Amino acid sequence: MGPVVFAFVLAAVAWLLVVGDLVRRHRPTWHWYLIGYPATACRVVLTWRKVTVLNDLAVSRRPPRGLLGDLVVKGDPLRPVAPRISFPRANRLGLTMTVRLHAGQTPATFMKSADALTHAWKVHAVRVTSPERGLVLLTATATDPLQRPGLATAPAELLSALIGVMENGGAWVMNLRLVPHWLIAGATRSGKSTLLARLITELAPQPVALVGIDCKGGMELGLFTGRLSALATCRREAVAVLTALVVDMQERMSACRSAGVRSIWELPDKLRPVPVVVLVDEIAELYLSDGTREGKAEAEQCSTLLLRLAQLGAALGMHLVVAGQRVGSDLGTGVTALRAQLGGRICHRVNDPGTAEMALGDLNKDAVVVAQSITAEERGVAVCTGPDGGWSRARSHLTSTEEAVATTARHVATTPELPTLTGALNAPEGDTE
Ligand SMILES: Nc1ncnc2c1ncn2[C@@H]1O[C@H](COP(=O)(O)OP(=O)(O)OP(=O)(O)O)[C@@H](O)[C@H]1O
Repeated sequence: MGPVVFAFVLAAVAWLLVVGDLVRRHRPTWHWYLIGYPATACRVVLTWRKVTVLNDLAVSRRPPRGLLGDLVVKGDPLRPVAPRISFPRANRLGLTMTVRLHAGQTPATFMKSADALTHAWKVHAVRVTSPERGLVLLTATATDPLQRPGLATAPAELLSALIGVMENGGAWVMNLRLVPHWLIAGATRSGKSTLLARLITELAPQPVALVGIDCKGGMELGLFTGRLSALATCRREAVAVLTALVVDMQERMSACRSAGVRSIWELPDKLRPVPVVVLVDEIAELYLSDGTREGKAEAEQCSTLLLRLAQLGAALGMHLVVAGQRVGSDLGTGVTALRAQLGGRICHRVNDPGTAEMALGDLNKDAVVVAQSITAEERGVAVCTGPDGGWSRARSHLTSTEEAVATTARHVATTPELPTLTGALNAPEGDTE
């Protein structure tokens, strides 16, 4: 009888393992709710006290003292008391817990310990936020949701583009009305051009003028020429286009002044000029000088013109989206000044810590560390900032070149003409000075 029972138990275990594996592969959400969540929740509850003590998240209770005649009688030795944590609540991607802070504690200490919590609970990542004074929300994601990102949806809005999916499963949206200018950093083959193609695909159907500056000879943005109101493929052309845009910006300024309004969005529909999005692929090409006098002068002109557009453009419907492999201060002081104006940041995998620091360091140090941990296999994965000042890992939808070209081709007829740009690229050399 014994061997039969043993064989039966073995068969049952093997069957459970096979079924468990099948469920994990084909129904990861069910697997998470049935097996992953109970195991992780137990781990959280059982390790909480130890983790808090080891990471200085617990406070020590004063031992009770008493007087016995003239003698002070000490009680028990110092006892660390862990902050109270709620029972882990499951969601589709992981679990959340609320922690009630002890008096004197701040969320910053918990943020520093996020890595230790990740390892202790064997999850992909733990994010620490503070939704309310005195409370900390720990959000643990079980596996990397960006490995197999689903499709997100977002309402269609003018100057808003659905780029991809964020780590929490929400839509990754670049809304230029909320954040007017963006910096996209990333090493070669990290996903910058794919992201720009996605942005162009999303903006192409909208009544928006797209202007391209691609000093890599127009290799990337040249694919969308039909839908671009202008395309500069070298620095001389970039100076011409940027100069024309600054002239257009000044005209918009005087239109607003005459109408007594502070932005083009307050102008009546009939008078409102079309919004312009300037896309720059490889910013370094505009700033690096070949040492010649003309080269230096052009680089300085580009720097000044871009800065003017960034400083004054937001209210006048002029938006900048600037991409580059390196955005270090070695490109000149103009880059640092420009960066300060580019409120939206997207940082893909980078080759040097300086670029991650430049892209995200002035906003959030934790985001810099996360951006540096993006691997070469994680193409299209980036750390992006949100309109609320927070940040998240995200992945762009993979938009193939054919798809992007086909979409833009469908909207060529709606490409707005910008009067100041017409002829700017054909003007004889020297007219832009
Ligand atoms: N979101 C994504 N998901 C999956 N693969 C992606 C994604 N984004 C980009 N890739 C892949 O990564 C590769 C490089 O992408 P891309 O050309 O956009 O990089 P890049 O940063 O612009 O490089 P370079 O600076 O050399 O132009 C492409 O083959 C593309 O298919």
